[in-house]
Amino acid sequence: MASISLEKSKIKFLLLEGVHQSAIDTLTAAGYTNIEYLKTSLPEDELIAKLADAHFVGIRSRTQLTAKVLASAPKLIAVGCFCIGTNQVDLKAAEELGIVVFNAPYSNTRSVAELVIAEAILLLRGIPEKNAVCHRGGWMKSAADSYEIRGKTLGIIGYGSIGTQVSVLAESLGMKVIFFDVVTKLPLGNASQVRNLNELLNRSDIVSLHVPETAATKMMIGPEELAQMKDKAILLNASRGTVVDIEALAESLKSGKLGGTAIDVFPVEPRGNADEFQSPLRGIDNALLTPHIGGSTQEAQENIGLEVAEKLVKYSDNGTTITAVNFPEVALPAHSDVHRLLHVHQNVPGVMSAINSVFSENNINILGQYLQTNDSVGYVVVDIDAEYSDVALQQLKSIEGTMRCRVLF
Ligand SMILES: NC(=O)C1=CN([C@@H]2O[C@H](COP(=O)(O)OP(=O)(O)OC[C@H]3O[C@@H](n4cnc5c(N)ncnc54)[C@H](O)[C@@H]3O)[C@@H](O)[C@H]2O)C=CC1
Ligand SMILES: O=C(O)CCC(=O)C(=O)O
Repeated sequence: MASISLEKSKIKFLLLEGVHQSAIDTLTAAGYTNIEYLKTSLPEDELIAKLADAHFVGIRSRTQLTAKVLASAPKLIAVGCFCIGTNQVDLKAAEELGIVVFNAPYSNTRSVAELVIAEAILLLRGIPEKNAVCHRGGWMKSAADSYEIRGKTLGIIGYGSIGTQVSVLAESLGMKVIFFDVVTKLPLGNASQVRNLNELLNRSDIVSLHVPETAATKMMIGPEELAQMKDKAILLNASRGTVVDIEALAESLKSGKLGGTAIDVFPVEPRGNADEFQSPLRGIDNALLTPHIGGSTQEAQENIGLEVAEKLVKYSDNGTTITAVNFPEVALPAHSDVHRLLHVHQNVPGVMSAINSVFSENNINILGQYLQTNDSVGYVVVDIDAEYSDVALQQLKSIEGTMRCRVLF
């Protein structure tokens, strides 16, 4: 008798960090009811324990899926990042373990862009400071150091999905936009690309960071870069906490070099709302601090819940990996009366020929075969007209280079 895929009720989803209800609704509507839901992220040991029997895990930006954590999750087949950033997942380790990673690359970009524009307006008017003074019973009615954003220069670092939206919104409010990106980008509207970071820092009244966390962006803004900024300029960071040297930023604000800052992301963030937030920026009135909520709007979260849950369902239901961030992308057609097998293997010569030999030796007729590869992984889906026999399955699993092999239906 053939080995078949698990019943849906036995496929476990672990959803962390309070992902939106729309994710749960999407999974249950697709027949997946074995869902464990937590509002926070988990420390490593608890995460490993929870992942022991999970097939899918859904996270946001806080959960650290390191190589060690992934290697300790024997049943895990896919990760859903209910956000844009995927730096919290060791993508290479996941790929090597045959674990597919999905995210929602566009659904919260508008929310971040709106927040950034609002922060620019508030900081140019000194509102965070005036607000803090009012709360302490003071009254700071003054036009000193208060400016309109119209006519000011906004410097965007990282001109991708979010950076370009910020650019368009800023121009519609009358700002001049310049940007720095490692890739040559088509400027939108009247924006223009500058040649290097220092030029952007020298010319901007407001600098806004929209780069991913990578080795190159770590501590991209440190004491030297802050010194390059105009006096009284403003720094906005809604990208990742590791991009800015937060101690140096605190010094620049205290010394009066910078006019203000808005920071949404921090090098160390609390695991959940019950934990204390610690930062050298606490207590500095012209530092507008937000708890990593750039993408936290109802619109964005609902869309992200739907989008990522749908990707997990499609992968579980028929093996589709379209838009996966670490895996060859295979789009699979609707099926009827077929039995489908997924085979993930090292992309080395001979594996596909060994797979096809198993089919011919067992006299199995292939109805459809869908193959995609990247530098290191091959992902092939094979449809046949009869159930997979245990013998054929064992042979397929024992092919050298096999990372994962399972029958879907
Ligand atoms: N605060 C929040 O809640 C949110 C934060 N984010 C963060 O924002 C980041 C950016 O998001 P998207 O715009 O969607 O990403 P994206 O990938 O569309 O754009 C990133 C841009 O940065 C550029 N870039 C990469 N390395 C660079 C470097 N060293 N110097 C200059 N430019 C560089 C890229 O070429 C690209 O144009 C995400 O990776 C995530 O970390 C995203 C969503 C919500
Ligand atoms: O909403 C979140 O938890 C994380 C948002 C974010 O930083 C992202 O989408 O990359």
